[in-house]
Amino acid sequence: MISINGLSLSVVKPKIAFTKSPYLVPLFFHNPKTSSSSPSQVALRPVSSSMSYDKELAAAKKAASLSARLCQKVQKVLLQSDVQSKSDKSPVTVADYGSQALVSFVLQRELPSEPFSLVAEEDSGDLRKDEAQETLERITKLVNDTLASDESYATSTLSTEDVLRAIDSGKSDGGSHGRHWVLDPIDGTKGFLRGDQYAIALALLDEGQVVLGALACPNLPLASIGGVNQHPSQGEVGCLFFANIGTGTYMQLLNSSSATKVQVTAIENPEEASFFESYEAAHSIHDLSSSIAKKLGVKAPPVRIDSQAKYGALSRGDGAIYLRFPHKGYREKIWDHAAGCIVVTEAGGVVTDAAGNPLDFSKGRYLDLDTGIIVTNQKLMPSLLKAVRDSLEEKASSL
Ligand SMILES: Nc1ncnc2c1ncn2[C@@H]1O[C@H](COP(=O)(O)O)[C@@H](O)[C@H]1OP(=O)(O)O
Ligand SMILES: [Mg+2]
Repeated sequence: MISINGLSLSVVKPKIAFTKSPYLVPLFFHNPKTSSSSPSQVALRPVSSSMSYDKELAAAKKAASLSARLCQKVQKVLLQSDVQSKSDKSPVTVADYGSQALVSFVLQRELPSEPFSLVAEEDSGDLRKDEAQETLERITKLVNDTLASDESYATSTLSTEDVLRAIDSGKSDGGSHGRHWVLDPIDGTKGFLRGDQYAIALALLDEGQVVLGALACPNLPLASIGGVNQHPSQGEVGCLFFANIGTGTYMQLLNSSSATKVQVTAIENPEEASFFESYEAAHSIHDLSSSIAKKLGVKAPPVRIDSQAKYGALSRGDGAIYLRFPHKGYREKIWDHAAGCIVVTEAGGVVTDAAGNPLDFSKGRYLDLDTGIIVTNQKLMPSLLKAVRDSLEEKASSL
């Protein structure tokens, strides 16, 4: 059961549905029970922070920026259609597929001599059905138009089959050995459909460790969103965060090449802190975050925004804390946190599960973690962990 625009929807099996907008296809659900993962008992071999991933980072930035361009184009058209009021299906846009195909193509083109493994959210199964031909052609056109807008790819044209293959290269299981790209082609689909925040989140795992991340947030303002829910002030919008292990986190406008180093907030007093959480109550238990914030002495109301844009905003000090407590039974996927995690940690922050353990990205497509995810700076983490523990105990004893 899912809820969109206040409507609860049961989705039994994926079907291609024809909606008013040419940019919409149904949302396909991943079943954690049928999807594979490759749990591993092998201890992680630390990756040396002196190892250079410069080439890979340049490719990741290029791929994420081009995908952001594709998503912006689709979002503009979506917002002009009346998709928001439709209640029959939970839609995913052609941008999810287009973004995944584009990132896959760009990475392979930019890094031709490296073995390619991609762990990503979408697969082409439904697009290969006869009734999806028109949708597939639209996705292919979107990808080609976006490539044509970049001079280095102006002569590249993908066929529908190339697009399907590029999407399907995201089927890797990842794991603790070798290098794997990790991609959420549109993180925060609900925010994307509402015209709010979303992100294209791309990271690289090496021997199970996140070594770089590029996080494109096309609707995130350059100015701070601390204290602002979703619709902040005017000004320049569209940020790209990127981090390379051992070298810090940087932010630039999506349409610029001049980057600034960013740092998480240095706040030590929780009373001065503000905290981020999911906009969607279905994604994170708001009551629990509110109890944690109260115990900590946080005075400001929660800042609710979609997607890993929260990690980006935190990495530049817009807020001090991010609390994420999905409802029972939800399994976190690695692509929902890998890029955000390195963006925050390289900016001096700490990302752990609710018990204080670092996130382990080496176990396959899913994170295997305790209860929730919390993010803050080094100074606030001990008191945050205590407040989380106390609130979880209270919650358990009230059941
Ligand atoms: N039931 C759920 N509980 C928690 N997270 C979910 C759930 N359904 C989808 N998500 C994922 O949560 C992330 C958004 O988090 P947030 O609520 O912080 O914006 C997205 O990755 C979204 O998937 P998707 O990438 O398909 O949008
Ligand atoms: Mg996601």
